Amino acid sequence: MTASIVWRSVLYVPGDKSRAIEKARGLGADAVILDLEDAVAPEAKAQARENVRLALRAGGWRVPVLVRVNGLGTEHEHADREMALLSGAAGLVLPKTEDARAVAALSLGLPLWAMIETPAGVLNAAAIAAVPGVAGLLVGANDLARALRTGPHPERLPLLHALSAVVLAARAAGKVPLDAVFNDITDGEGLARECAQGRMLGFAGKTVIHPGQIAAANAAYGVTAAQADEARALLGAWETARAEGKSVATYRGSLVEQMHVDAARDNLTLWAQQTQPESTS
Ligand SMILES: CC(C)(COP(=O)(O)OP(=O)(O)OC[C@H]1O[C@@H](n2cnc3c(N)ncnc32)[C@H](O)[C@@H]1OP(=O)(O)O)[C@@H](O)C(=O)NCCC(=O)NCCSC(=O)C[C@H](O)C(=O)O
Ligand SMILES: [Mg+2]
Repeated sequence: MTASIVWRSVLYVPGDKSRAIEKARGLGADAVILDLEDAVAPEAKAQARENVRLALRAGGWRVPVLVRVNGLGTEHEHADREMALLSGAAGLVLPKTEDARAVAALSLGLPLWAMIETPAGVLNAAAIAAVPGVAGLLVGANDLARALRTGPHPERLPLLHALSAVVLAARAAGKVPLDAVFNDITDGEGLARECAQGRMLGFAGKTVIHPGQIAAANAAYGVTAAQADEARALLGAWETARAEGKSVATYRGSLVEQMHVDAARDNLTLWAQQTQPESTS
């Protein structure tokens, strides 16, 4: 498995859908979440856990495979966690996290991905993100909208505060913020708009629910060849200015300072990982 740090698209796959699990191996998502929680009906939980165990043990995945376990306090939590730990999951996705101490107490030795999908979770997101074992935060907008007694909105206005709170919490702790799923798998335009919005808010990538949504997330959160060229040109202008003893530069008429240089380097790193993912392991 590659240790890619590209998280443009992260695909949920229900643990009780064996065919979808097999398909997920080659769909082009940057990571996969095999779900044992809300995508799986109560009567299918045990079979889903076994499917996930077999899929992990079979190996051959080219991207990180995370397992979304059932939540703390559910009858399935221990069996789910044990299976994921023993089967080689790349991380655990913890649904409905609200309490940093409860997350810290897990100390499983596997990266933890905390879902923020309740009002209390949003309010405690900074503390949750700061837990050492936490690798990233994921927004669960469906649960959050239900808990807030709000509904769908084309620009997600009722959720904007929470979305930004998750980005702030994750970025402050140096963790990866992942945006929520877009429910309508037939609305490509709406998906593209929401991906662009999420990127502008500061997310690193989007969670998706269908193979047809992966390309839009990869495009919105990726770096294009033109953007990579632009980054190289900006770095060239910076290096020239520095060689001339200047503290700042201009590129195409705009000020260039260290943070712009850092952003350009980030883009080139992402570009390299996109184009040569195997070399990042
Ligand atoms: C949304 C779906 C139920 C749609 O299913 P379906 O109508 O069967 O889709 P298609 O017929 O278009 O499928 C075409 C082929 O693609 C495969 N497929 C579909 N979805 C996936 C997938 N997620 N991963 C891999 N492969 C997938 C089908 O098997 C078809 O293949 P083939 O047979 O060869 O033609 C369905 O897409 C779905 O179940 N999606 C995932 C739902 C899910 O995981 N939900 C839980 C996570 S979202 C959530 O809980 C968010 C959060 O907690 C919150 O609160 O917001
Ligand atoms: Mg949820």
